[in-house]
Amino acid sequence: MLLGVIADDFTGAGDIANTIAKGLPGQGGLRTVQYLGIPPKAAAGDVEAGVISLKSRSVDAAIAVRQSLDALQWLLDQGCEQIVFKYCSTFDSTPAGNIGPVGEALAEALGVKGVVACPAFPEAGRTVYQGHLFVKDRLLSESGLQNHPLNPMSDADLRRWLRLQTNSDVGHVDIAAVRKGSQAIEAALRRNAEEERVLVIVDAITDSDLVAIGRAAAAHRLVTGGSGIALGLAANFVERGLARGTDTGSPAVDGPEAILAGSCSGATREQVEIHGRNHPILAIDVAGVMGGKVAMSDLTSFLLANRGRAPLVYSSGSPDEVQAIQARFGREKVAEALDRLFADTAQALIGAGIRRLVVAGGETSGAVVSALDLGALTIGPEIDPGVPVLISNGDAPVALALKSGNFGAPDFFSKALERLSGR
Ligand SMILES: Nc1ncnc2c1ncn2[C@@H]1O[C@H](COP(=O)(O)OP(=O)(O)O)[C@@H](O)[C@H]1O
Ligand SMILES: O=C(O)[C@@H](O)C(=O)COP(=O)(O)O
Repeated sequence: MLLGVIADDFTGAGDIANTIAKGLPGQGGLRTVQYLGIPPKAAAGDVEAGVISLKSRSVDAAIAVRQSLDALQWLLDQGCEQIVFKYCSTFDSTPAGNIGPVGEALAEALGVKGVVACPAFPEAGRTVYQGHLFVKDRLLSESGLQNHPLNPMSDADLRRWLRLQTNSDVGHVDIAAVRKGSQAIEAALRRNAEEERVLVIVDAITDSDLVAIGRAAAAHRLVTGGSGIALGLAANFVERGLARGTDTGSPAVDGPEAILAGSCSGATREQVEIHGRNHPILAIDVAGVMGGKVAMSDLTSFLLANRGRAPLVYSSGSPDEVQAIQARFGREKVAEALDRLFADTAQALIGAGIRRLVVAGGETSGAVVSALDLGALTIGPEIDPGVPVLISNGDAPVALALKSGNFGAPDFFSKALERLSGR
């Protein structure tokens, strides 16, 4: 294994696995496998990039650090030369962490400073300029992410936000330095390391900027960022002649289907609304869940009765609805109850023969896939930017699409079901 990734959620893991497996146009990427948690045994010999999916984005920082260090050890044991800490392209975190604490702990374990921190993902509209994160043409803090149910992003200045989370000062490499090319970026990172800064926000507006940053970090043992940061990293290995080329087969699974949506992002709510125009959808009464009136069987009976018609159940609510329910029952209690509900529902669905499962939301996907215990996943074709088809191994494979709340075209759900079955 050449490249190891520690991803702080499951949709994010698929996102970066997709980038590494694809590689640069015309060049190909690395043979990539996504693991659900830290694998209990060694990786297969032909895996060139291993992506460990953790559910560490919204847990206590101390737990996130412990899990990430355990993941690091496993990846180093597999022989990885370089480690990527993958977090969200919208820098999802709170003033208490977890990007800063995990980034610093990994850096300390690897004995490095002057580490790239760059969430840019231009294809999805995320760019970093003058240390500020933009989502399309809006500052992060005015993009809708200020209403996130778990980590409201109220400040677009990544240096200021990250400083709340770190022990050491946070550096910055601006776009002018990035545009001077890899050597200039490398020199700027080195200066930051000499000045004892562990994490360094690096501006990036285009894929070419990310490739230049990736090349500058070719010899770095640790890189942190969104999936975009991996654009140039796979290329470093390919160009050294170390990669054997990705598997070009497109795995697919045909069989009964279901869609679960737990994300409250604007993109997911629009996708749910559009899907509902031509398909059966069921809104989950969240207050009913909290009061014990809505149970897993309500969801499974609807989904199983509508097999073949792309049925969807969703908890996704507007910012006002989310705020009201959280004020009534508590943010964590609501998240825990919904996680449990989606996890139990997914388990029952797979038990009842569902073979194609689409999930919207990072935390929601983490809860679902942890409950399913599917082992390693093969990365299939890309459905929409950042969302690949994922196929489990074994005799009764399950095809999954784990969608970040904010990703995907308006018709994502029906398109995903088609791609899972190879159409
Ligand atoms: N109607 C709702 N009210 C309050 N919280 C909700 C509601 N629906 C979902 N949630 C919670 O919001 C969070 C959404 O996070 P996630 O699944 O990661 O989506 P995203 O990918 O958009 O971040 C989850 O913790 C989920 O349990
Ligand atoms: O980087 C991204 O935007 C995604 O890969 C990601 O991490 C998404 O997280 P969720 O929005 O919580 O699914």
